[in-house]
Amino acid sequence: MSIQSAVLGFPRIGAKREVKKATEAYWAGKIQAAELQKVAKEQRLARWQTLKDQGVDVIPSGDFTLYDHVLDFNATFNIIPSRFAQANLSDLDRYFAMGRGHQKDGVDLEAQEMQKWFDSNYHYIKSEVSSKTEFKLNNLKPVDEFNEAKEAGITTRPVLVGPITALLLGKAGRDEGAGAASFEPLSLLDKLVPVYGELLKKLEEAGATEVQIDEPSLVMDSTADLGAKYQSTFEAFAKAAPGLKITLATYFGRLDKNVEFVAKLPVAALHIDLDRASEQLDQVIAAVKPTSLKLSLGLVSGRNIWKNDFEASLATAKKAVDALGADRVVVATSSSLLHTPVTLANESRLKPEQKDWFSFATEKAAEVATLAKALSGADVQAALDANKQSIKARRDFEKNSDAAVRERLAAVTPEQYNRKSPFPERLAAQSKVYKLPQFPTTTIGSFPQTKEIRLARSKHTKGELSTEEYEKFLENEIKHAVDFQEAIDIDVLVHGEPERNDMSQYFGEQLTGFVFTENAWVQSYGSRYVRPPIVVSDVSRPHPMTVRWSSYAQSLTKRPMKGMLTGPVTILNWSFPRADVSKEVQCKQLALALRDEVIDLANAGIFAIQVDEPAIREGLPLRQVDWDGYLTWAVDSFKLATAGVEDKTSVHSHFCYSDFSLIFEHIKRLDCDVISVEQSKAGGRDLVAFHEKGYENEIGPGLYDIHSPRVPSVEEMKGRLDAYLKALPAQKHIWVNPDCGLKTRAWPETEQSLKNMVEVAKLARAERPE
Ligand code: MET
Ligand SMILES: [Zn+2]
Repeated sequence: MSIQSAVLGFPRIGAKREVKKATEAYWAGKIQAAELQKVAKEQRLARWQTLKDQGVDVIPSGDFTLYDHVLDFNATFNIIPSRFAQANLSDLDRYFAMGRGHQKDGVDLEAQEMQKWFDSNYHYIKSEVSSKTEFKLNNLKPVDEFNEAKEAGITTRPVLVGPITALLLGKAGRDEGAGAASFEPLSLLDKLVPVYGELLKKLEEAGATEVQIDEPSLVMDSTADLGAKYQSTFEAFAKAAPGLKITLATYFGRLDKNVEFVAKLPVAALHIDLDRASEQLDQVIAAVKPTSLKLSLGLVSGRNIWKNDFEASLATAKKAVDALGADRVVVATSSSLLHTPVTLANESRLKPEQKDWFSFATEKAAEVATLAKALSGADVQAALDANKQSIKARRDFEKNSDAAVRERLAAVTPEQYNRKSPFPERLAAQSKVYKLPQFPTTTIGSFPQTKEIRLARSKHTKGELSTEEYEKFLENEIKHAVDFQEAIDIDVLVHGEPERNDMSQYFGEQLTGFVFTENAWVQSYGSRYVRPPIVVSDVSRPHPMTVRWSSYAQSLTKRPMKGMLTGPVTILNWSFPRADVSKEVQCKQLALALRDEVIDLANAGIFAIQVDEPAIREGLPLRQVDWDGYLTWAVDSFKLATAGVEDKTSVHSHFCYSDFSLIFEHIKRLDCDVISVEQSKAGGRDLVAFHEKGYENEIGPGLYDIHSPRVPSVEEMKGRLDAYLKALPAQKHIWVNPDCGLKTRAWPETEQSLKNMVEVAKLARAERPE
């Protein structure tokens, strides 16, 4: 009996970023729609061929997208808010307008909201549904792509977002009007199912024998009674397309008790993630054993870039084979590979021994195929031996990478997690150093990353600008930022971060333990891709990273300077972590490295040090029972990084994800002297938790949105500040700052907005004298 291999989805960008380039060229009006579609088709064919060449049996189709697969779902099922439906645009432009907005030829459409796809760094477009939503098949993209592959001689398994996940991830749109607050997207399920069934039937008619329906929301907590909904939905599907074998795919976590009803569904196979949740295997096997379900084992990670450990995977798979029989087991990637880069083949700068540690999407496809062959009894001994050697070499490297770092972490004492004195005493000490006015003004760190800055950086990287020239250039930028802040009377200054390419990469590049790639792009949203650093070994700080820039900035002014660092949790969450030690250990190693930097900054005379943790909230585990575990080490890491300074140093942090209500106790435990939070779009809503839980330390709720070039007026921001003050009646110390850093802005609007902001602080001081 031969065991099949399956890949759940593949990156969309193209090995040479063909899709990204063509899409952006289309947006810029440089190519026509037909040219974009041509590139897209070539890439779809290339992806299928790649998977076939790697020996994969079950190849996905329909997972390709020009922007986002959830947006594709909405376009197919006609989940199109009226403002887009009514616009006079081609289908393609309407599609892009829904994803990224549209401002051209008198049409002005705001994009739909974007949200993180589960706990990944990929953002999907949040569906806007309403009681007016009329589901119908607006296009047949899944069928068209199945046919396209078939014509090329490749039989695929179409991939569809499941109807329940699709609705659960959606929200009541503006079209719902006044009733939006109480509108439940899931209430539309009965209307969606028949149309979805029609699509399945069309796939069946086109010759598809299998389909993959993704329901990752099954790994999250839900209060709704989903069992009955799944049962009726999949019964309807079985009736609509009886010849289609459905694989119900779950990923990113464990099914927990949902497995009880999932195992009873009328589907052909269940896919589970054994990379993120290997602990669920026994429970799932027990649940499916009495049924006829096949079990698709997600063994090859769709979320990391490490070479699969064949020995471990085969042992896991054998457990399933022993329990269920070989004919009921499939070997697969844990999730879609869209969260991994396309291929290692394009990395020329990694050392061979480093390259040997990794597998990107293409290599992962080959791994799945090899595992399936091994389980089917084919002779793949050479591949297994080579894998064993690679894994051993990596383990040896990891084990030996830096004993001193491990010893240091093991020797950390409880006192090192806490500041010397409680907040009121620290505040008193800090006021002696600088007597700040009420409503002190500051910014979140970065100033505009202009074309000139990017050009100088790239010239320096290419060797066209000497380090000396580049540093001189950066000093000029810093001077410009400092002079400007003094001129408009900001109280606590920043140096502006011109030296940083990215807030986490910049630090990774200066720490030991990280590796960087040339082409390992991973989709963040639409055509935006990031190249996450990879943590490969123990992390330490060989030399100070930012002290030079902050000190230079401080030398230019008598006003207090705020040093600027990215926090340990954020650096880790925006990197590919190691798989051999826990994230907690990696985070604390980062924390110790940053602790040294914080202390060095303080010793260099920097008064305030901001350690940004915008990613702390997005790292929350998918199931609430796991939150405390994560937040405990995440908050401890932040504290370890920041608590090494004397009382007189003011520790700031910054968050741009609001909605802290559920994790407020942990935010409080950070014990920052000052926290700035993005708040202008939330209109102060998130401050309720600060008030209700009796928060005493200082807060800087953002006064204006930095994502748009719009200049907020004094009145507008004053109104916002007044609302914040109302929400925080007991709060003595409120800072005046924007929502976030200004790196994506240009100088003209930055100057005007900040001038207005300082004005607001002055008005507030006059109204509330000390
Ligand atoms: C995403 S949070 C960004 C904070 C950083 N200090 C900046 O100002 O850009
Ligand atoms: Zn921010």
